[in-house]
Amino acid sequence: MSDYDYDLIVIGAGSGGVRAARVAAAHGARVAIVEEYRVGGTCVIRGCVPKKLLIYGAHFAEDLRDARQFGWQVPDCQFDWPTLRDNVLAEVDRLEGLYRNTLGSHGVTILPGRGTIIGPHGVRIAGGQDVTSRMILVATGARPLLPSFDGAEHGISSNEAFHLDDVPRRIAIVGGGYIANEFAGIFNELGSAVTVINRSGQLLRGYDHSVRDRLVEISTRKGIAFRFDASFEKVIKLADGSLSVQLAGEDAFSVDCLMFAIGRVPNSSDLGLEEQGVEIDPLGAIIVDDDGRSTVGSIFAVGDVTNRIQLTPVAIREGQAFADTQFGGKPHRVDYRHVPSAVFSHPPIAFVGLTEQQARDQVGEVKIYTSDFRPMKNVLAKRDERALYKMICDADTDRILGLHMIGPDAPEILQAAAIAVKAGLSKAAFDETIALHPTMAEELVLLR
Ligand SMILES: Cc1cc2nc3c(=O)[nH]c(=O)nc-3n(C[C@H](O)[C@H](O)[C@H](O)COP(=O)(O)OP(=O)(O)OC[C@H]3O[C@@H](n4cnc5c(N)ncnc54)[C@H](O)[C@@H]3O)c2cc1C
Ligand SMILES: NC(=O)c1ccc[n+]([C@@H]2O[C@H](COP(=O)([O-])OP(=O)(O)OC[C@H]3O[C@@H](n4cnc5c(N)ncnc54)[C@H](O)[C@@H]3O)[C@@H](O)[C@H]2O)c1
Repeated sequence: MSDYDYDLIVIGAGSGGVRAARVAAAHGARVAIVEEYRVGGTCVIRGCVPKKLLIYGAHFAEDLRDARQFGWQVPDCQFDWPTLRDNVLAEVDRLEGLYRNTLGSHGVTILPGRGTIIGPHGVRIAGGQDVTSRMILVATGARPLLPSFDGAEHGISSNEAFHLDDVPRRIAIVGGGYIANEFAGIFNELGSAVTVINRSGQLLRGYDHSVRDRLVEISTRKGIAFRFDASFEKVIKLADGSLSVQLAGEDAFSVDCLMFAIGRVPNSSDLGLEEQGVEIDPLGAIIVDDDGRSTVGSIFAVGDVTNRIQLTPVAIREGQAFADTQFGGKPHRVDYRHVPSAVFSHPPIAFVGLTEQQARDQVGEVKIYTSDFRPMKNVLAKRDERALYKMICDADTDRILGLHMIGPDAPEILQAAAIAVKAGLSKAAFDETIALHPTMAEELVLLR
């Protein structure tokens, strides 16, 4: 019988922590999970899930307009934000309940409260309870990075965006990444005047330039304003509650809401990690080896707190690999190549593999195939929005190195195509596949 209270204590019940806890318990380990807020973590409570539901809700604005071209007599519809917000929050509550049930049915003990590490095998739960475990898994995720300039305290992050009283009449969103573009699309569809403020001249670093440019073009046409190469001087709260935004070298302008989406920092501070000798990099990430082991042998970490790829399916894979390796006698590691990714903008973007520039830098000679087309639904709807698919292949071997898409349902289509890219298929394999007509996805097998 072990001297410890548990075989595994997980700190943080988010995507990575819940998967690790559940799987380790299924392998027979005695597991507890410590959570200071809500079970489910960022993805379920204030990330992927409520965000995607808001995107569905917002997209009705376009669908209702387009429906008229398809013969539907759609009256001028009113949108009621509290209904969407509260239905989304109720769904989040339901999912949290499911997560709690799953943990319970696997025999995982949920310990509510903030956890801190007090020894290589010890965790203190806020309030005083100390527990011991053979292994500790840190899965505490990340939090929004907030800037510091005069008046920055008047801004919100994505955390608060799900709870707003009203849709802001005018909103400025700071950042040019995933969250900025997704929320710019949501608020624009819901009727806000949206300004995206970006410190560089480019959105979505890491994405292929063709789809990035297409998103700016379409977003601009939809009425989203962009301020590139911008830096903040100050923000002042005015008597009527609105905010005056002063960017360097520009005239001040007023908004009703300012939202920061400038990246997320690992939750590694005040956890007792350094005191135990766990090394943390300058950006706050816990340094781990290929098995998720930190510089202290009994302490592991998975997910956003390790700042590798901040995506839910990656955190889940890391949690699964950790549990199978340490408790299931089935050692394996996460393969970080060909992780597909999407931005749920309007229209959405998705990609897998290398950008054109990365492919040229890494492989040399490449072949590029594109399809730049107006989806037939957009044609009838008189929606002037073109989709763009781009395939990047190794010129020598024909192997697909990257696939990039912007257009309706791009993430849904890309997920399936990513299997082929991960499997190392060549363009010829796509060409040999007969098209499924009429679809947008058939463009992938008709690229010339
Ligand atoms: C707005 C938004 C949208 C997103 N959309 C997507 C998307 O569409 N697709 C996608 O793949 N990813 C998306 N992400 C990213 C995704 O949510 C994260 O990558 C994922 O949740 C990381 O999982 P994790 O287990 O590392 O951490 P988290 O899910 O963040 O879980 C960490 C948990 O630890 C708890 N915690 C922290 N410190 C302590 C402590 N000391 N004691 C006890 N508990 C603690 C937290 O309360 C939290 O519940 C989005 C993120 C945001 C913010
Ligand atoms: N669809 C999805 O899968 C999805 C959606 C949302 C979030 N996420 C995950 O969450 C992470 C965080 O999202 P995010 O949009 O906050 O980050 P991000 O890394 O995608 O983008 C951050 C943006 O902020 C800018 N920036 C950084 N520091 C700044 C500063 N001090 N001042 C002004 N601008 C600054 C960057 O140039 C960049 O444009 C993402 O990296 C992603 O992994 C994924």
